[in-house]
Amino acid sequence: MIIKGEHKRTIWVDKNNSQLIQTFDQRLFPHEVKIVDITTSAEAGVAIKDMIVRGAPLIGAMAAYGIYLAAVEYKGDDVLAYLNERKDYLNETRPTAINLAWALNEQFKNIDGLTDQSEMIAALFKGANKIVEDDVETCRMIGEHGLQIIEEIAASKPGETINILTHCNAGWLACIDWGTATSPIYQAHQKGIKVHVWVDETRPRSQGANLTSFELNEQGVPHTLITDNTGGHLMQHHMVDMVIVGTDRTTRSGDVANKIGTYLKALAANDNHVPFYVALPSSTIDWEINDGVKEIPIEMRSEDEVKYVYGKGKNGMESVLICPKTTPAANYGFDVTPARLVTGLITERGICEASEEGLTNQFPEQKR
Ligand SMILES: CSC[C@H]1O[C@H](OP(=O)(O)O)[C@H](O)[C@@H]1O
Repeated sequence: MIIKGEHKRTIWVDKNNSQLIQTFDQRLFPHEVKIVDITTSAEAGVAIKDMIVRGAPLIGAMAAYGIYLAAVEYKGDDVLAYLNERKDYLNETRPTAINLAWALNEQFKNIDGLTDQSEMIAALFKGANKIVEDDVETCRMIGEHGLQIIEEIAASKPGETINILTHCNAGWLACIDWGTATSPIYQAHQKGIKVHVWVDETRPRSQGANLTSFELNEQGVPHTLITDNTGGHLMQHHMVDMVIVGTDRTTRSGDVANKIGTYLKALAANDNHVPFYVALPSSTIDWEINDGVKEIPIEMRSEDEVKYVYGKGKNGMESVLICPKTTPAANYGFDVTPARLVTGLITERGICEASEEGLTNQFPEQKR
């Protein structure tokens, strides 16, 4: 299904049935490509909560289709009440990525003032499709802007390989196409710039090992899988030219919530004077908050994700216990990197300082 060198979309509407949304079960990558049918708001919610789909932009797109399916499935006389209940349900599936709430708010704007259910269905379907198509172009633009940084580094070391470290998966599998952190990498690679990616495995769900290395392998981008604790050593030995990561929620002051472990990478990058960039669509900016450490909700997931390693064994996909069964585990899904550790933010509008001034100069409509 995923053809080497060609981007496929992570979510799509069945060609013959506009009420059938399809996506990949990302829990099975890189071992199996399984298409999952989503036909109800509950199935959309489960897909987000169980991480069949994950990644802030893709979570938002799934929620947008989820509320559309809610309008389709409802058989009663108060569809707006039902949609509000479904909005709360979908919002509660995962707390950190702001794209979930953003997409649902966009969808409710699309039905503002409508009373007829069929009109709501049409507006929500159109709105979900727009979120998907906009994300593709947004991520492509992020790549164009981020490419400039890679080109500048390439110019400073002519003929040499540019070594880029990334954490988790902020690739096209976290979005619709291109990805955020990977988009500049793909565009540099396609332009013939010699890039190599250090891929953090990203425990406990191993999105780096399972997804980023799968993507880069598919696209023929040179890469090396490393443990989450290796990056600092590589930076000390001048083996990393830049770090680029995605984000699930960035505050108006430039604090960045991203997969657990990102903050530690930023500290190591800062200590070794390695540029640390965050690539994000504006849909991931929470303009309502300033202090990320205090205000961004950090998802706590099952302790079993820490206690077990999930992968392909002799009998197919299986979980293997790596500690005493009675050992408790803490599974913080994200951490927050303070803006002071971020070299720059790469959005669809360009590269800016990780600060309120930097962001509101790029998005003047958000100035207070
Ligand atoms: C472009 S958003 C990618 C972002 O989402 C990932 O989290 P999860 O896989 O748990 O949804 C991770 O934080 C990535 O950086």
